[in-house]
Amino acid sequence: MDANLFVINCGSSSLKLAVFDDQHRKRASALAERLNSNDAFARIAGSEQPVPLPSGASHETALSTLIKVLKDQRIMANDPFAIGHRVVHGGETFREAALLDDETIAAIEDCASLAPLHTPVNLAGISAARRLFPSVPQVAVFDTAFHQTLPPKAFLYALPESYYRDWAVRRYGFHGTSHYFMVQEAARRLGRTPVTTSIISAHLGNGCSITAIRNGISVDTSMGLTPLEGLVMGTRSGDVDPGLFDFLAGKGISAEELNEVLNKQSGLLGLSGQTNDMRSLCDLADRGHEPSALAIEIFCFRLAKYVGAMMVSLTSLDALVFTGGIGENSARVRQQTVSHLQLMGFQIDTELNEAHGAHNQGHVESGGSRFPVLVIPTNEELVIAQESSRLATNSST
Ligand SMILES: Nc1ncnc2c1ncn2[C@@H]1O[C@H](COP(=O)(O)OP(=O)(O)O)[C@@H](O)[C@H]1O
Ligand SMILES: CC(=O)OP(=O)(O)O
Ligand SMILES: [Mg+2]
Repeated sequence: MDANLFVINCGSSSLKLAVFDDQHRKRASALAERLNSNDAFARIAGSEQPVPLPSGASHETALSTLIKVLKDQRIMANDPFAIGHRVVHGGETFREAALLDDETIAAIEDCASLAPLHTPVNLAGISAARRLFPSVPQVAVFDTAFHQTLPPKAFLYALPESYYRDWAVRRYGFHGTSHYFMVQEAARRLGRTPVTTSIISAHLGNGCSITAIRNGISVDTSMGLTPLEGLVMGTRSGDVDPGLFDFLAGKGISAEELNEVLNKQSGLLGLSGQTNDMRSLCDLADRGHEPSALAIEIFCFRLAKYVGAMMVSLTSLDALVFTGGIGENSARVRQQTVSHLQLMGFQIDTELNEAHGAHNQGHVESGGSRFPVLVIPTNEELVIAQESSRLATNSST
């Protein structure tokens, strides 16, 4: 089989690989999950057999292992004509996707401190792929690019204005590739065009963010300077009172330690004391583990508050959309979240929700709901493939 284009999506705890043909049809995909933990595992889509990974496997180990399996199985017989990488933070340097060379890589490294969980794994994926395929053009597609349309009232913090002027301290927003795909796909399902479609898009993976999209354009989003602001996430706190820094400094906790705690030991993991994985958390809650049930409750309550906040930027709403590993798979999270939104007129149909909208084009709202509620599987890889193909083709002409 011709392997035309190869996409690498390094998330904070997962690595997704996809092989596309020149018509942007996905030919194969592979997934590694729970990376850097004791139960790291990988599999090729459509195969029952897991791909063995060593305990604690890193993104780099997962990538080279999966490429070897894809080559051995001749799923990737030929070198791809382009490789697209998801890169989380492009700062203000990258307003759109970019071809990777030493200069762009150095510029991405400059943004690394703003996305400490992500940029190092993104760069690890890039250097491993450049080593494996030195003559193939490689492209970075940024999570931040779609949010470059945020108006100043949404992207500026109420800080001294010199912070923005001198240091580009502002809200950037993330998961832009996924939110962009949501509005394309929601428009298609609703029989509309993206430029006339307004949605609230909730991307709930290990990292979680919500975006208000007005007529196809991002106008507000929950993540900020870094992917730490906003919703409760797997290991990230989301919003906290900035007064916490001074309070904890008084207790001897340094800024560096607190940053580590807020990014890696908080969120669902911190609240439950058990796990950052929503699937495991739901199992624990079902077995009567109260801190896990409370963690899910706090997650859904914060999310519902943000749905309300996103309404402020819209003049009409065509759908509330759930996506990401949790948004696509957890009926419980969707139900608990929407239960807080009754005053705004959102209502969910229990049966459709349990079926994840599978038999209803993703619709899970009930007949009496003021707005559609959709479950749409995200496809960041497809958007990355389209962008990479465009840039690689332009570079060779
Ligand atoms: N069936 C399920 N029920 C509840 N949560 C699920 C289910 N399947 C996956 N998830 C959750 O999705 C999250 C991972 O989402 P994903 O989008 O793959 O992560 P990443 O941000 O690392 O790409 C985890 O919390 C996982 O438990
Ligand atoms: C930006 C971000 O949080 O990404 P992920 O969901 O992959 O962790
Ligand atoms: Mg993700």
